[in-house]
Amino acid sequence: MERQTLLNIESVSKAYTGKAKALDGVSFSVERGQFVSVIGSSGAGKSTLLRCINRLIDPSSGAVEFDGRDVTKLGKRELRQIRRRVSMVFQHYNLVSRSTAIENVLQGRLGYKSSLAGVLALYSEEEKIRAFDVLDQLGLLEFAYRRCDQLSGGQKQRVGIARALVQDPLLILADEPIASLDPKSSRAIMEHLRWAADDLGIACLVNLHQVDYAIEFSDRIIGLKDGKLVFDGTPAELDAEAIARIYGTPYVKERSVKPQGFSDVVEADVMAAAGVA
Ligand SMILES: Nc1ncnc2c1ncn2[C@@H]1O[C@H](COP(=O)(O)OP(=O)(O)OP(=O)(O)O)[C@@H](O)[C@H]1O
Repeated sequence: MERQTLLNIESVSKAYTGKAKALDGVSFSVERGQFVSVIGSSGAGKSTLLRCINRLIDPSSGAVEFDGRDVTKLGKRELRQIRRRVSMVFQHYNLVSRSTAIENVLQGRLGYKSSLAGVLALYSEEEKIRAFDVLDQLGLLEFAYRRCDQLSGGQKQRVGIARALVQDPLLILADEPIASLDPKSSRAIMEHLRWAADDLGIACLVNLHQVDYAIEFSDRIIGLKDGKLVFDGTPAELDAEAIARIYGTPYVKERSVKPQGFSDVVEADVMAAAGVA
Protein backbone atom coordinates (compact mmCIF):
# COMPACT_ATOMS: atom_id res chain seq x y z
CA MET A 1 0.00 0.00 0.00
CA GLU A 2 1.32 3.43 -0.92
CA ARG A 3 2.09 5.59 2.06
CA GLN A 4 1.25 9.26 1.97
CA THR A 5 2.63 11.93 4.25
CA LEU A 6 -0.09 13.78 6.14
CA LEU A 7 2.00 15.84 8.52
CA ASN A 8 5.53 17.07 8.08
CA ILE A 9 7.20 18.89 10.93
CA GLU A 10 10.36 20.68 9.84
CA SER A 11 12.85 22.13 12.35
CA VAL A 12 10.15 23.34 14.72
CA SER A 13 11.35 25.30 17.74
CA LYS A 14 9.42 27.03 20.48
CA ALA A 15 10.80 29.31 23.14
CA TYR A 16 8.41 30.63 25.76
CA THR A 17 9.51 34.06 26.92
CA GLY A 18 12.45 33.99 29.29
CA LYS A 19 12.81 30.22 29.16
CA ALA A 20 15.01 27.64 27.52
CA LYS A 21 13.59 26.22 24.30
CA ALA A 22 10.60 23.96 24.95
CA LEU A 23 11.09 22.58 21.43
CA ASP A 24 14.42 22.67 19.69
CA GLY A 25 14.63 21.91 15.97
CA VAL A 26 12.16 19.02 15.93
CA SER A 27 11.58 17.32 12.55
CA PHE A 28 9.53 14.24 11.72
CA SER A 29 6.57 13.24 9.62
CA VAL A 30 3.38 11.24 10.07
CA GLU A 31 1.67 9.24 7.35
CA ARG A 32 -2.06 9.03 6.76
CA GLY A 33 -3.63 6.53 9.12
CA GLN A 34 -0.43 6.08 11.11
CA PHE A 35 -0.43 5.73 14.90
CA VAL A 36 2.52 7.59 16.40
CA SER A 37 3.19 7.96 20.12
CA VAL A 38 5.28 10.74 21.62
CA ILE A 39 7.10 9.85 24.82
CA GLY A 40 9.45 11.75 27.10
CA SER A 41 9.82 12.98 30.68
CA SER A 42 7.66 15.68 32.16
CA GLY A 43 8.66 18.98 30.56
CA ALA A 44 10.27 17.32 27.52
CA GLY A 45 7.99 19.33 25.20
CA LYS A 46 5.27 16.81 24.27
CA SER A 47 2.28 19.11 24.86
CA THR A 48 4.05 22.04 23.24
CA LEU A 49 4.69 19.88 20.16
CA LEU A 50 1.03 18.87 19.81
CA ARG A 51 -0.17 22.44 20.33
CA CYS A 52 2.23 23.79 17.69
CA ILE A 53 0.59 21.48 15.14
CA ASN A 54 -2.88 23.05 15.36
CA ARG A 55 -1.43 26.42 16.37
CA LEU A 56 -2.91 26.55 19.83
CA ILE A 57 0.67 27.69 20.30
CA ASP A 58 2.62 29.49 17.59
CA PRO A 59 6.02 27.92 16.99
CA SER A 60 8.95 30.37 17.18
CA SER A 61 10.41 28.94 13.97
CA GLY A 62 10.10 26.02 11.59
CA ALA A 63 7.32 24.69 9.38
CA VAL A 64 4.30 22.49 10.12
CA GLU A 65 2.94 21.14 6.86
CA PHE A 66 -0.45 19.46 7.25
CA ASP A 67 -2.29 17.97 4.28
CA GLY A 68 -0.04 19.94 1.92
CA ARG A 69 -0.25 23.34 3.64
CA ASP A 70 2.12 25.09 6.03
CA VAL A 71 -0.12 25.87 9.00
CA THR A 72 2.38 28.38 10.41
CA LYS A 73 1.60 30.66 7.46
CA LEU A 74 -2.19 30.45 7.47
CA GLY A 75 -4.54 33.30 8.21
CA LYS A 76 -7.49 32.95 10.62
CA ARG A 77 -9.97 31.68 8.08
CA GLU A 78 -7.68 29.04 6.56
CA LEU A 79 -6.56 27.99 10.01
CA ARG A 80 -10.18 27.38 10.97
CA GLN A 81 -10.56 25.12 7.94
CA ILE A 82 -7.45 23.15 8.84
CA ARG A 83 -8.49 22.83 12.48
CA ARG A 84 -11.68 21.05 11.42
CA ARG A 85 -9.54 18.21 10.17
CA VAL A 86 -7.41 18.05 13.30
CA SER A 87 -9.23 16.88 16.43
CA MET A 88 -7.87 17.03 19.94
CA VAL A 89 -8.34 14.66 22.85
CA PHE A 90 -7.28 15.92 26.28
CA GLN A 91 -6.10 14.37 29.52
CA HIS A 92 -8.93 16.06 31.45
CA TYR A 93 -11.47 15.44 28.67
CA ASN A 94 -12.45 19.15 28.32
CA LEU A 95 -16.15 18.31 28.19
CA VAL A 96 -18.99 20.60 29.21
CA SER A 97 -19.78 18.71 32.36
CA ARG A 98 -23.38 19.93 32.76
CA SER A 99 -24.23 18.94 29.17
CA THR A 100 -25.16 15.44 28.06
CA ALA A 101 -22.82 13.06 26.27
CA ILE A 102 -24.60 13.56 22.94
CA GLU A 103 -24.49 17.37 23.29
CA ASN A 104 -20.75 17.17 23.88
CA VAL A 105 -20.26 14.88 20.90
CA LEU A 106 -22.18 17.27 18.64
CA GLN A 107 -19.83 20.06 19.63
CA GLY A 108 -17.30 18.33 17.40
CA ARG A 109 -19.33 19.77 14.51
CA LEU A 110 -19.02 23.40 15.65
CA GLY A 111 -16.06 24.08 13.38
CA TYR A 112 -18.37 23.46 10.41
CA LYS A 113 -21.02 25.98 11.51
CA SER A 114 -21.53 29.71 11.27
CA SER A 115 -21.21 31.38 14.68
CA LEU A 116 -24.98 31.86 14.90
CA ALA A 117 -25.80 28.22 14.10
CA GLY A 118 -23.13 27.25 16.62
CA VAL A 119 -24.56 29.42 19.38
CA LEU A 120 -28.06 28.09 18.71
CA ALA A 121 -26.72 24.53 18.54
CA LEU A 122 -28.39 23.97 15.19
CA TYR A 123 -27.34 20.53 14.06
CA SER A 124 -28.73 18.69 11.04
CA GLU A 125 -30.54 15.36 11.34
CA GLU A 126 -27.59 13.78 9.58
CA GLU A 127 -25.18 15.18 12.16
CA LYS A 128 -27.36 13.91 15.01
CA ILE A 129 -27.63 10.42 13.53
CA ARG A 130 -23.89 10.36 13.02
CA ALA A 131 -23.24 11.47 16.62
CA PHE A 132 -25.45 8.68 17.97
CA ASP A 133 -23.73 6.18 15.67
CA VAL A 134 -20.31 7.17 16.93
CA LEU A 135 -21.44 6.96 20.56
CA ASP A 136 -22.75 3.50 19.73
CA GLN A 137 -19.44 2.47 18.17
CA LEU A 138 -17.72 3.52 21.39
CA GLY A 139 -20.21 1.54 23.48
CA LEU A 140 -21.86 4.60 24.99
CA LEU A 141 -25.27 4.71 23.35
CA GLU A 142 -27.08 4.05 26.62
CA PHE A 143 -25.33 7.08 28.15
CA ALA A 144 -26.23 9.50 25.33
CA TYR A 145 -28.55 11.55 27.55
CA ARG A 146 -26.47 11.26 30.70
CA ARG A 147 -24.82 14.47 31.91
CA CYS A 148 -21.08 14.21 31.55
CA ASP A 149 -20.41 14.96 35.22
CA GLN A 150 -22.21 11.68 35.95
CA LEU A 151 -19.89 9.58 33.79
CA SER A 152 -16.73 7.74 34.85
CA GLY A 153 -13.35 8.95 33.65
CA GLY A 154 -13.14 6.22 31.01
CA GLN A 155 -16.64 7.04 29.76
CA LYS A 156 -15.80 10.76 29.64
CA GLN A 157 -12.74 10.05 27.56
CA ARG A 158 -14.82 7.94 25.18
CA VAL A 159 -17.14 10.94 24.79
CA GLY A 160 -14.00 12.99 24.08
CA ILE A 161 -13.02 10.54 21.36
CA ALA A 162 -16.55 10.50 19.93
CA ARG A 163 -16.46 14.32 19.77
CA ALA A 164 -13.10 14.08 18.00
CA LEU A 165 -14.44 11.55 15.48
CA VAL A 166 -17.57 13.46 14.41
CA GLN A 167 -15.24 16.23 13.37
CA ASP A 168 -14.20 13.97 10.46
CA PRO A 169 -10.52 14.51 11.20
CA LEU A 170 -7.52 13.41 9.22
CA LEU A 171 -5.48 13.62 12.42
CA ILE A 172 -6.24 13.19 16.11
CA LEU A 173 -3.87 14.87 18.55
CA ALA A 174 -4.25 13.15 21.91
CA ASP A 175 -2.48 14.84 24.81
CA GLU A 176 -1.98 12.21 27.51
CA PRO A 177 -5.42 10.72 26.93
CA ILE A 178 -4.98 7.96 29.51
CA ALA A 179 -2.98 9.77 32.20
CA SER A 180 -6.02 10.04 34.51
CA LEU A 181 -7.45 6.58 33.88
CA ASP A 182 -7.19 3.15 35.48
CA PRO A 183 -5.50 0.36 33.47
CA LYS A 184 -8.74 -1.15 32.13
CA SER A 185 -10.11 2.17 30.88
CA SER A 186 -6.66 3.12 29.57
CA ARG A 187 -6.52 0.00 27.45
CA ALA A 188 -10.03 0.62 26.10
CA ILE A 189 -9.10 4.17 25.10
CA MET A 190 -5.90 3.01 23.38
CA GLU A 191 -7.91 0.36 21.54
CA HIS A 192 -10.44 2.95 20.36
CA LEU A 193 -7.67 5.23 19.07
CA ARG A 194 -5.97 2.32 17.32
CA TRP A 195 -9.31 1.41 15.74
CA ALA A 196 -9.67 5.00 14.49
CA ALA A 197 -6.28 4.66 12.79
CA ASP A 198 -6.84 1.16 11.37
CA ASP A 199 -10.50 1.24 10.38
CA LEU A 200 -11.14 4.94 9.77
CA GLY A 201 -7.70 5.86 8.40
CA ILE A 202 -7.26 8.68 10.91
CA ALA A 203 -3.65 9.37 11.87
CA CYS A 204 -3.14 9.58 15.64
CA LEU A 205 -0.35 11.46 17.40
CA VAL A 206 -0.57 10.48 21.04
CA ASN A 207 1.43 11.87 23.97
CA LEU A 208 2.00 9.15 26.52
CA HIS A 209 3.78 8.59 29.80
CA GLN A 210 3.14 4.86 29.62
CA VAL A 211 5.93 3.43 27.48
CA ASP A 212 4.40 -0.05 27.57
CA TYR A 213 1.24 1.22 25.87
CA ALA A 214 3.34 3.17 23.34
CA ILE A 215 5.16 -0.04 22.45
CA GLU A 216 2.00 -2.10 22.22
CA PHE A 217 -0.18 0.25 20.18
CA SER A 218 2.06 2.39 17.98
CA ASP A 219 3.36 2.06 14.45
CA ARG A 220 6.09 4.49 15.41
CA ILE A 221 7.40 6.17 18.52
CA ILE A 222 8.93 9.64 18.81
CA GLY A 223 11.11 10.32 21.85
CA LEU A 224 11.66 13.88 23.12
CA LYS A 225 14.21 15.02 25.67
CA ASP A 226 14.63 18.69 26.67
CA GLY A 227 12.74 19.74 23.55
CA LYS A 228 14.92 17.73 21.17
CA LEU A 229 13.89 14.70 19.16
CA VAL A 230 16.21 11.96 20.39
CA PHE A 231 14.36 8.92 19.02
CA ASP A 232 12.22 8.17 16.00
CA GLY A 233 11.65 4.51 15.30
CA THR A 234 9.42 1.47 15.56
CA PRO A 235 8.43 -0.06 18.91
CA ALA A 236 10.90 -2.89 18.17
CA GLU A 237 13.70 -0.35 17.86
CA LEU A 238 12.92 1.20 21.24
CA ASP A 239 15.54 -0.73 23.18
CA ALA A 240 16.90 0.03 26.62
CA GLU A 241 19.57 2.30 25.18
CA ALA A 242 16.93 4.40 23.39
CA ILE A 243 14.85 4.53 26.57
CA ALA A 244 17.91 5.78 28.44
CA ARG A 245 18.48 8.45 25.78
CA ILE A 246 14.89 9.66 26.12
CA TYR A 247 14.56 9.52 29.89
CA GLY A 248 18.16 10.21 30.79
CA THR A 249 18.41 7.07 32.88
CA PRO A 250 21.99 5.79 32.82
CA TYR A 251 22.23 2.65 30.78
CA VAL A 252 25.10 0.31 31.60
CA LYS A 253 25.63 -1.82 28.57
CA GLU A 254 29.07 -3.27 29.19
CA ARG A 255 30.96 -4.07 32.35
CA SER A 256 34.43 -5.56 32.40
CA VAL A 257 33.32 -8.27 34.79
CA LYS A 258 29.81 -9.18 33.94
CA PRO A 259 27.96 -11.80 35.92
CA GLN A 260 25.70 -14.09 33.94
CA GLY A 261 22.47 -12.34 33.03
CA PHE A 262 23.71 -8.96 34.29
CA SER A 263 22.73 -6.92 31.28
CA ASP A 264 19.26 -8.40 31.38
CA VAL A 265 18.86 -7.22 34.96
CA VAL A 266 20.12 -3.71 34.15
CA GLU A 267 17.92 -3.59 31.10
CA ALA A 268 14.92 -4.56 33.21
CA ASP A 269 15.75 -1.79 35.72
CA VAL A 270 16.02 0.86 33.04
CA MET A 271 12.75 -0.21 31.50
CA ALA A 272 11.11 -0.22 34.95
CA ALA A 273 12.40 3.31 35.66
CA ALA A 274 10.72 4.44 32.48
CA GLY A 275 7.47 2.77 33.51
CA VAL A 276 7.68 -0.09 31.01
CA ALA A 277 7.70 -3.01 33.41
N1 LIG B 1 2.63 28.46 28.65
C1 LIG B 1 3.91 28.26 29.00
N2 LIG B 1 4.68 29.30 29.38
C2 LIG B 1 5.97 29.13 29.72
N3 LIG B 1 6.59 27.94 29.70
C3 LIG B 1 5.88 26.86 29.35
C4 LIG B 1 4.50 26.97 28.97
N4 LIG B 1 4.05 25.71 28.66
C5 LIG B 1 5.09 24.87 28.82
N5 LIG B 1 6.19 25.55 29.23
C6 LIG B 1 7.53 24.99 29.48
O1 LIG B 1 7.95 24.34 28.30
C7 LIG B 1 8.60 23.11 28.61
C8 LIG B 1 7.87 21.95 27.91
O2 LIG B 1 6.59 21.81 28.50
P1 LIG B 1 5.49 20.79 27.93
O3 LIG B 1 4.25 21.00 28.73
O4 LIG B 1 5.41 20.93 26.47
O5 LIG B 1 6.16 19.40 28.28
P2 LIG B 1 5.49 17.94 28.39
O6 LIG B 1 6.49 16.99 27.87
O7 LIG B 1 4.16 17.96 27.74
O8 LIG B 1 5.34 17.77 29.96
P3 LIG B 1 4.24 16.90 30.79
O9 LIG B 1 4.51 15.47 30.46
O10 LIG B 1 4.53 17.25 32.21
O11 LIG B 1 2.90 17.38 30.33
C9 LIG B 1 8.62 22.99 30.11
O12 LIG B 1 9.86 23.48 30.58
C10 LIG B 1 7.50 23.90 30.55
O13 LIG B 1 7.75 24.45 31.83
